[in-house]
Amino acid sequence: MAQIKLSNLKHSYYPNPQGPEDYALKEIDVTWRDGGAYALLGPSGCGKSTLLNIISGLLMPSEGRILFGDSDVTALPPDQRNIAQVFQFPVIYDTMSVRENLAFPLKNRGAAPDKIASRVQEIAEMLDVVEMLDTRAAGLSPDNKQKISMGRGLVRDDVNVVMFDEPLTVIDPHLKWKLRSKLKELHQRVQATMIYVTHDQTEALTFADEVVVMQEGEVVQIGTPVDLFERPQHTFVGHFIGSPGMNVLPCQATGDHAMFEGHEVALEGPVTGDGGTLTLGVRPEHVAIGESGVPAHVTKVSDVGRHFIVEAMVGQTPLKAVLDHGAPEQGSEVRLSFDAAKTRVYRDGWIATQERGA
Ligand SMILES: Nc1ncnc2c1ncn2[C@@H]1O[C@H](COP(=O)(O)OP(=O)(O)OP(=O)(O)O)[C@@H](O)[C@H]1O
Repeated sequence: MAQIKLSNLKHSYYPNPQGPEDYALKEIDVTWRDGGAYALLGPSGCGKSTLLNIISGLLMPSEGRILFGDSDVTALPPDQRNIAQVFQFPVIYDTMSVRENLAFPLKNRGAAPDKIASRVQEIAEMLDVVEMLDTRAAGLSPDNKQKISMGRGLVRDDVNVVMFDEPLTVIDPHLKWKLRSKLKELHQRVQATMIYVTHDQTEALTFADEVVVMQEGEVVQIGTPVDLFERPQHTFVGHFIGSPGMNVLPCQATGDHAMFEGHEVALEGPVTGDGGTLTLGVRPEHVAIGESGVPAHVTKVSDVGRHFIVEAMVGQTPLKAVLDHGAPEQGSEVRLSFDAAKTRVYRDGWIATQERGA
């Protein structure tokens, strides 16, 4: 296993890129700790596959370096990078048994038969597939085939990194949550560096110790699931993570307060910088209904089981609140207050308030 460092990586699919818009990856600088569980999260087209292909060696970056520990692997082909990959669709040999499939990566590397037998048994136990070991892979369900594919990715204990590319795509929705938590458990037991690529926030937040959020070829935030929820560094993170996402509202700001639809709103701390377009960011969970605050007209109330989602208009601007109880009537006039410690201003999308005391 190894620490992975991506240093000043840039990639363009064009031979003569003219500007930032010609780059699939704009400038990536990240270090992944040895043994950590990471997710690369972002919408389709943000550059996740490009980055994965650069790490695995299928693609040579236009600029920058990839280091595994102290070795620069930028120029090495995939077979010399010592990586295990699990893809969207199962990669297994139908004619072999489950046992032979799991043993294959070890056998290929010339591991001793007793080591192969014990490691295959160990991985099969972790994945709950012991009873299938002597079944031919051809007869397995797609879910089980993908489980075996994962097992093949995890069976070697000498790889630099295990990379998962949207591995739950073929899994039945009702089994997804099971495998999501299984993968987390596997990481804790296997202790390998793992990178999990997905556009699904639940998968990323369940699996990873740290999530790398990407948008249009850029990393917009790297943080724990709590960091991403509690203090989004960019409105994209606020909106992409959470359900519903963060309210992003037009505003002006001075000192430590903002003006929103003609009402003063207290912020977490003083506004920094100047110029650009300002927006106010507050998560629906941090909007309350009470006696005082910004007047609003309730347009919709949805009971989603664990809480209510209240949609309201403040002047011309729609926003959402999440309430555990005490939901107002649709059509009623209410007052909304924002939790000041969780209310921030963003300048051109990037956070522009200082945390009090920071
Ligand atoms: N071979 C290619 N030639 C030219 N442009 C490409 C090529 N592959 C990807 N791109 C472009 O690079 C950008 C990033 O694509 P990439 O496939 O890395 O994103 P992604 O986040 O993995 O999306 P998805 O989840 O849909 O695969 C996109 O704008 C895409 O159109």
